[in-house]
Amino acid sequence: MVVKRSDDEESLFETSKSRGSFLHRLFSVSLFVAICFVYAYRLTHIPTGGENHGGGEDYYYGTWTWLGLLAAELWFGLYWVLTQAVRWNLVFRKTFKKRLAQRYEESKLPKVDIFVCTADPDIEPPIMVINTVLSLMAYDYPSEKLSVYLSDDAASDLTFYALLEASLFAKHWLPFCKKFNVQPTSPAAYFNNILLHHNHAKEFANIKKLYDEMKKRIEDATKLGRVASEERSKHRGFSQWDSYSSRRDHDTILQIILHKKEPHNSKDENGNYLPTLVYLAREKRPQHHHNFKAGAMNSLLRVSSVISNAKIILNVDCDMYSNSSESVRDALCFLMDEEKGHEIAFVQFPQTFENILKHDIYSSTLLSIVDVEMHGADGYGGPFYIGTCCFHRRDALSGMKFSVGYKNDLLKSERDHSIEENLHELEVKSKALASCTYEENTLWGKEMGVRYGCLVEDVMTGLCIHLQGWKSVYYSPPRKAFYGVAPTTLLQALVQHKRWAEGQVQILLSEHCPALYGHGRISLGHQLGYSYCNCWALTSLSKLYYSIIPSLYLLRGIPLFPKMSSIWFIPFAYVIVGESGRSLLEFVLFGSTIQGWWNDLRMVLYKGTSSYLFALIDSISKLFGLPDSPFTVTAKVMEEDVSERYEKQVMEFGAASPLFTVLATLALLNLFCLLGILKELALSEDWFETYKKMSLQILLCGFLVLINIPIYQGLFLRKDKGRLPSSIAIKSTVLALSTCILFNMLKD
Ligand SMILES: O=c1ccn([C@@H]2O[C@H](COP(=O)(O)OP(=O)(O)O[C@H]3O[C@H](CO)[C@@H](O)[C@H](O)[C@H]3O)[C@@H](O)[C@H]2O)c(=O)[nH]1
Ligand SMILES: [Mn+2]
Repeated sequence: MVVKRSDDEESLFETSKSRGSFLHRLFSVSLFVAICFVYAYRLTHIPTGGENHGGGEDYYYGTWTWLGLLAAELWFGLYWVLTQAVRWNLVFRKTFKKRLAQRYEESKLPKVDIFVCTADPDIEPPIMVINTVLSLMAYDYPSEKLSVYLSDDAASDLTFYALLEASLFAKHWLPFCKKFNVQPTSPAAYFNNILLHHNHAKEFANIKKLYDEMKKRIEDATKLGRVASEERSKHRGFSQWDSYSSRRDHDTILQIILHKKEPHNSKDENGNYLPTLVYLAREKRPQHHHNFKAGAMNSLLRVSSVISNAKIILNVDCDMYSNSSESVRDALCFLMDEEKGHEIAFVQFPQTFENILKHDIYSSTLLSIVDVEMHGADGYGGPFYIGTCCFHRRDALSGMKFSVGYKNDLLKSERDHSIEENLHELEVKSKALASCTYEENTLWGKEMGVRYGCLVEDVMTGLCIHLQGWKSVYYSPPRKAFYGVAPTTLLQALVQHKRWAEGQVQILLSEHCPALYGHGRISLGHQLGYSYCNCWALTSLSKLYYSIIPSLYLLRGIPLFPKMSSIWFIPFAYVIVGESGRSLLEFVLFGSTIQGWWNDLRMVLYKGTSSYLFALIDSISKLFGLPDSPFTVTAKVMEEDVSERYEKQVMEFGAASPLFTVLATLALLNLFCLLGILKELALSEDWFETYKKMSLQILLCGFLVLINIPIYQGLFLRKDKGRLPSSIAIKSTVLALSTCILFNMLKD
């Protein structure tokens, strides 16, 4: 489906366009025409008290309802145009790592600093974190050019302990990976997939034993909630916890665990240097806002500039282990390309998840974004930065503007800042850079580093980089580059989407709003692409309107859509069938299933009517001075019974969240309305006439009932802990029933 655009013998990468684009564009245009007919119908049929609308009182309600529908449809249409804009010009990339190897000696390759962020040992278990760290340390890349930094926003000695253990295990693991070309290089993932390796059974058994022992020590400590004093006495680093009072109140804790300057300690079992390894918990004080992950990233930027100062930075979340040891070289193919490399600020890899089941019940794959829209953004100047799985050019991330004369100096070896100092001096010097007060009266978080004040600090930062003239690249390699952990309960998924949508509104309202201020700085397509994400939360109102009003009007027998026999029926039908068909095709083409598509539809509805609604409410209350929403970290572990239900692809509710109250109320309301109209049809003499008059409305209501089946089950049929709590069942039944009754009473 992909057609080549340019094949330059010299280039380190190649870009091609999607071949299906002509058909897709044709289809988009036809759908757009149909949408215009829908508007025409709304405008020419505004109820004036005629036959269909009963006259009198209903006339008044009818007009407003009608205009409400028009408004919802106008908004849907506009938003749809944005979704098509990001599908207009898909671009795919390919790298030539052989050419890279032919052109540059290993010793010439640039250094790479790797930032891993963690924030809570309870929901981001240390053993998972160090598996990520080990996977990154084992990249197929000269070890002495790699430095891995772990930022721990919980300042947990458990995580620190796990990292110490990992540094010892690395001495065996890295040589093992190199010798046997191990993939993936995360030990947990590797041992999970391979039971016994016959070619090197003995070595395999040895290394697995070492890993299992380490794992047990770490998990025992984690269960216990503290590190045994015997272990503490083995490393001077633990003394830094002496002054620690709480997660939110402690000194900077910084430990260079592996470094060339301590040669006896920093080599693997074969005597080769290991990557530099650093633990950092930046200083935190209650009176200083820590800016969540963005704050952590900026501390890492400064600390690393003193210790290793690589010009390329890879940033990953603590759950995203490396699944392909070639990613660094892939990224270099873009960043070092002689012709275009100098304008590329970052290379974004897709965020993919390991724990996704066949039908992806919470639609965590984010298929449309990952497989389509990011390629679309790439076609306009570059993908958004999504916070993880991303290789940055330090210059750009630090705030430098792009200029035509910018020199790609990745080959020039960096001055080694750390030459003079011994390790201890280096630690002291870098510690000062991670203090709370360091950023006071500086441009950090405003024009330098990751930007503050936004719940999607990553997208905001990427946007600023684009606005400063840089490009970015989206690279989706055949072997997935990273694997992480996706939310495994509905509530987690909805809360995550609320955070994202709210962050996007912050961008919309900020001084960087792409729609308002992007003109002349980024391409029109890029403006539209960013605006599409910025508007997520705003889609909630029209989705709510559409899932309430038409169903309620069914109860009163008032049609809001054209009859089946009318010519106006056609554009409505075309929009519905066309758009569903398009999205179904997209899902199936990119490897999902029909049920996966259906689950995605459900999530689109649930996100739209709950997460986005709350995101909107919170964004508005912030305008009135209410406090900012926090960055709620997504859990990466689950209890056993939750995990069992997840494996069975049963939707997990469990909690009594207001998000669920909204969803359950909507689901019941539609159920009552559907039952109401079915009763009406059964009693009516000419049921088919009634049906034809209101077929679209009945279909819409029926669709909403069908898609909500998991909610009815959760409310009334299930007995397990993951069902909807009875408090929600009561609240939503009362709300839905009284709405129906009140609405019906208005008739008389
Ligand atoms: O105060 C904090 C909060 C979070 N994190 C880390 O940030 C990462 C992402 O947090 P997670 O809860 O997993 O959020 P997600 O919603 O999965 O994150 C996505 O969305 C975020 C906001 O857009 C981006 O920052 C992430 O990189 C991206 O994976 C994790 O490694 C956390 O440990 C911190 O370091 N400090
Ligand atoms: Mn995450």
